[in-house]
Amino acid sequence: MNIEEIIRSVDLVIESASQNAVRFIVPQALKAGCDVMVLSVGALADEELRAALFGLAKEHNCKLYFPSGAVVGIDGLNSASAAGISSVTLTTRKPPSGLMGAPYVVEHGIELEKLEKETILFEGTASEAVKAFPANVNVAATISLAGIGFEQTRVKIIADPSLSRNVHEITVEGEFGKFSTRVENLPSPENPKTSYLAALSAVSTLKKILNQVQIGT
Ligand SMILES: NC(=O)C1=CN([C@@H]2O[C@H](COP(=O)(O)OP(=O)(O)OC[C@H]3O[C@@H](n4cnc5c(N)ncnc54)[C@H](O)[C@@H]3O)[C@@H](O)[C@H]2O)C=CC1
Ligand SMILES: O=C([O-])CC(=O)C(=O)O
Repeated sequence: MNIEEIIRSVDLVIESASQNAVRFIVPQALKAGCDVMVLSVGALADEELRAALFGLAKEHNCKLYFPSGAVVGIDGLNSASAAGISSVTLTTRKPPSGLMGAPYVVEHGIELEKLEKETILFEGTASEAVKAFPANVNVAATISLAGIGFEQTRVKIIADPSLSRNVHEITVEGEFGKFSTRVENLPSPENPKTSYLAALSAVSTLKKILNQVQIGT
């Protein structure tokens, strides 16, 4: 079946492909009246696309779901954002193999396989981070959407050859106080770039959509 046929036959589209797929498929799905779950959340750093998708969802009365993905703490961030938030930072540590092929790594000629110790590759805004590492820090986009936006959210990306897990730390400060979370994710067996928890968060979101009982924020 082609995409036009598929979206006429389903209630919910789950995007789990790439930022380009978000640009291509999500507008069509929303126009056809489908709800959509997006995993390649980094695409939403594009302000024009974000406004278009949010507008289409409203116009066609559809839901857009952004699962927590590979991080923990989106529940607290959602709650905290009901009042003022002053800072949100994400520090991501991955084994070098999990960062290979990222545009930032290629453009800067970073030889990841030669790293012998923990090395900071990038520090900047979430907006810059998701463009520089589109397949590695979608979590930065999810945090931005839940919190204070792509320009205010700060991101640090570290390659660490001693690691076998993808580690994400979030620190949030605001009128509620302060919290920090840290998760040590096992990578998906077939893809070291992606943590297993990201796939589980899509499963959990699907259950949340279907269940009568809702637990957590
Ligand atoms: N929200 C989050 O926390 C996380 C999000 N992700 C993102 O989720 C997405 C899926 O992750 P993985 O399964 O690990 O990626 P993957 O690269 O292993 O698999 C993606 C698959 O989608 C296909 N694909 C890409 N663009 C397509 C298109 N336009 N139409 C049809 N197929 C297309 C690819 O050929 C590939 O088979 C990626 O964009 C990844 O960056 C990954 C981890 C965490
Ligand atoms: O799976 C992870 O650890 C995070 C990730 O790749 C992403 O956010 O794109």
